[in-house]
Amino acid sequence: MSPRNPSTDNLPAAVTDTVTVQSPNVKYTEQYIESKYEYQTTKVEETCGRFTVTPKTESYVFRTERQVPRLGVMLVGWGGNNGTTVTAAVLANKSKLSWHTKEGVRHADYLGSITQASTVSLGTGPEGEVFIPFKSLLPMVDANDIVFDGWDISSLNMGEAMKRAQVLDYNLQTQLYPLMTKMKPRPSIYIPEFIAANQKDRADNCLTGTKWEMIEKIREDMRDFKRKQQLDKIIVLWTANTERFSDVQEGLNDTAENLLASIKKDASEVSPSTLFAVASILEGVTYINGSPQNTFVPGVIELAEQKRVFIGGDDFKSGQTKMKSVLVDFLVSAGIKPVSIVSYNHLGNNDGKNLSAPQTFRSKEISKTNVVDDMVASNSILYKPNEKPDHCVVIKYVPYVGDSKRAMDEYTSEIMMGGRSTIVIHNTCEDSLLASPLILDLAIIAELCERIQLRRAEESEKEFQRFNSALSMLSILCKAPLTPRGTPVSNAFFRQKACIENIFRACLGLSPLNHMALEYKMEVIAPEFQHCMSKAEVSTHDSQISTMKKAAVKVVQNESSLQAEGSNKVF
Ligand SMILES: NC(=O)c1ccc[n+]([C@@H]2O[C@H](COP(=O)([O-])OP(=O)(O)OC[C@H]3O[C@@H](n4cnc5c(N)ncnc54)[C@H](O)[C@@H]3O)[C@@H](O)[C@H]2O)c1
Ligand SMILES: O=P([O-])([O-])O[C@@H]1[C@@H](O)[C@H](O)[C@@H](O)[C@H](O)[C@@H]1O
Repeated sequence: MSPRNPSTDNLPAAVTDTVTVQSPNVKYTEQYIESKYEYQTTKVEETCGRFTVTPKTESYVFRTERQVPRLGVMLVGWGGNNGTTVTAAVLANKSKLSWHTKEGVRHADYLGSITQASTVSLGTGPEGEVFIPFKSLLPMVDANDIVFDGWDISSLNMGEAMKRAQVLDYNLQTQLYPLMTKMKPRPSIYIPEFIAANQKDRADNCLTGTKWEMIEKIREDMRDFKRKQQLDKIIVLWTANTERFSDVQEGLNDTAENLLASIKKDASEVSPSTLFAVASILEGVTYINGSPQNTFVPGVIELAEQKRVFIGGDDFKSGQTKMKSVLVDFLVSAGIKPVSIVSYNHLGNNDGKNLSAPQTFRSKEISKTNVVDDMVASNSILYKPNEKPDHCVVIKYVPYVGDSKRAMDEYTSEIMMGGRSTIVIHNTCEDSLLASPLILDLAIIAELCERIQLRRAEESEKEFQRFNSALSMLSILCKAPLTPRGTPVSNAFFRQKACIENIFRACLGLSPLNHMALEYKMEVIAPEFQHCMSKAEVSTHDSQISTMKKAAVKVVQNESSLQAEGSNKVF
């Protein structure tokens, strides 16, 4: 019988989770997982190149609601390649579909999703490090249970749109088509000036009226979806075309008040994506931007803060840039100096068609270029202040390749003694099959964050806070992470993963993963940590240890006798 744990023994059976933490700092109730957490940081002060470091510990209380809601996700651009693909993927997984391909039978899966297909280290067990599925760490929405709806300026039903996208295998499409044809995107807000003119041909499903009237219609759509599908909550996510940047102007969109006033005056410079963001925030619904445009003008951010609603983005980090956020981190961390980065790609899907316009390409160029800034700035040995590698981004529209984007990168770096290293990568990114798992992760992680509160331990119950409205925890999924005003941006992929893992571990009162593995570095490894040895090796090893220990004792005895002799001598 395992030792009694008052914090879990009397739990109703229905609320037990995969992970149960045995700790006086963790309490499980019907409604919450509550943890006391010692947050340790270091304060650094520099004077003339000399650093004073002061370790700091601050006690927090985390509280996570255990009840997982029935979640709906409304996609703006639902009829696009990403929208149809992620909807089809969930339907296929929910029905456990499989289909024949020329390589054999394939089965529905969620590869590429951090929540569904990655693991996290829980700690050390009898056989060594224990890894569990990321989705088992805390109560999360099951991807299979997500219900989709959304808007598109194209009236095509989802079955026809899936065919148009040409992303999924034919034998899978045929199984899904009857289901998907029943889904029809709601009419959307279309303002031609914000996207490429070549998108006009699709625009046969557009709302009319003033901007404020369209916002009210979008809000009604959200309520309609939630009501009809009997949902507990919804999240709105933009996966429509990339827009050009909006001008940020004082009096137009610089504050929440000015933005709302501008919308009511039908100001032309307010984009569809900003209108969707305002509609979501006013409806109390988390809004996520999967594209690179500056949807979150200052007025949107302020409105989200006032209404205490999450916003997140920008621009799914799906392929070429995801690789860059790993490779540049590796190079700079290894003391190698990238001096030229050229990222070219061509693609033939509608996204590529829309990006063939200079103003929409510029939005993407910005998000794809800034991703290295924090890594470069972290190493003043390699780079002088404000020094950066040459960095060029090229995107070409080549219809034939469709959604199968071809990314070609060249990384030139300086190495020791005037040497040069050039890394060339050809990376075929199936754009929608890489972006769709991220859409699931963005929704699932954002929804979980809605159920987490935290406070400083000395504050009272009523002082619990949510995370900041700019949900920077989503950074790992975005090229241009939205962070709270004035806070640093981290793009390095493994730093971002460690951040989200450790915050979710804190919700369970578990210390951050530090990878020190001290137990395996001691001179004498305790038997319980010799997991990787066979029995024969253990017995040999143990006899070596006992010999070592005897030798160590003898050394100590010799030293003490030498000291005794020495003490009798007069120098
Ligand atoms: N790997 C990726 O696919 C990836 C990575 C990062 C970012 N993105 C971004 O995701 C977005 C979608 O990519 P995609 O490949 O699905 O593109 P897509 O062109 O296939 O889909 C976009 C859809 O949005 C619709 N649309 C355009 N304006 C709209 C509006 N105002 N309201 C509603 N719908 C509207 C279009 O009709 C189209 O169906 C693009 O902005 C793209 O840059 C994609
Ligand atoms: O995420 P990533 O592969 O670096 O960037 C991609 C671009 O290379 C591509 O041209 C564009 O169509 C996609 O929307 C995506 O943004």
